[in-house]
Amino acid sequence: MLIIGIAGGTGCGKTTVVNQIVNEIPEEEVGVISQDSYYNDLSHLTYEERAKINFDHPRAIDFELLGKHLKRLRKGQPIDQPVYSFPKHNRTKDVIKTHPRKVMIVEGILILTHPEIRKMFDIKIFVHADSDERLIRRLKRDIHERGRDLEEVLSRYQNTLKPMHDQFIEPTKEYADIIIPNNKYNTVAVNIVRTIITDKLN
Ligand SMILES: Nc1ncnc2c1ncn2[C@@H]1O[C@H](COP(=O)(O)OP(=O)(O)O)[C@@H](O)[C@H]1O
Ligand SMILES: Nc1ccn([C@@H]2O[C@H](COP(=O)(O)O)[C@@H](O)[C@H]2O)c(=O)n1
Repeated sequence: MLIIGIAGGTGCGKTTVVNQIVNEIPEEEVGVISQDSYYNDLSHLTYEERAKINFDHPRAIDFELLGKHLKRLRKGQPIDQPVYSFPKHNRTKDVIKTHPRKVMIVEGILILTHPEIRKMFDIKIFVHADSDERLIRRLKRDIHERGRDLEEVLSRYQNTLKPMHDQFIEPTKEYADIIIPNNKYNTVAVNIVRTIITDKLN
């Protein structure tokens, strides 16, 4: 199994890049795991308490469960990937049965911050977009798709997102084998990564 880690700040386009890569590969060959599925279970907190959590700090992620799941997949065993609800700021009760594939892609802002998880990736990719571009994308996406408003996105950006990005996420660029510039759609880079994957599959 080839495990590819794709990191980068919020709004840089990780999910979009992953979709562009996997859309042209047969479903049974490649699987995707999102770090968002591994936000800590916060069911013991009220909605108001959950809304105040710093979701951009490595502490917000259940890396232990993510590590266990990656080990199971490597052994050829399926996992129950949790499903996350952004509007609720919590995991739902649903899971997605995820079967091992020849290629597994793990994507998320913080996946390269954790040394043990980092070691599990055969290829590490960092998607880069400038912070103003990322903020614009995040605003539009979170208002349209994640049940947020302008005030919520901007205050989270100033209070936690930007400082955490500078402290934890941007420095992980140094671990990347490949950096994808993504201020504009980058089909050349996407094709290169897809070629690496199809080589592995053949
Ligand atoms: N290269 C790009 N140019 C313009 N918009 C983009 C680009 N890549 C992604 N987007 C848009 O930006 C938003 C955030 O992208 P997404 O892939 O969800 O980022 P991430 O997973 O890194 O947070 C989405 O609405 C997406 O359609
Ligand atoms: N309840 C939550 C949990 C996380 N976030 C934000 O999501 C961002 C990471 O996801 P991307 O798809 O953008 O990579 C991260 O920056 C968190 O601030 C949230 O808003 N609410």
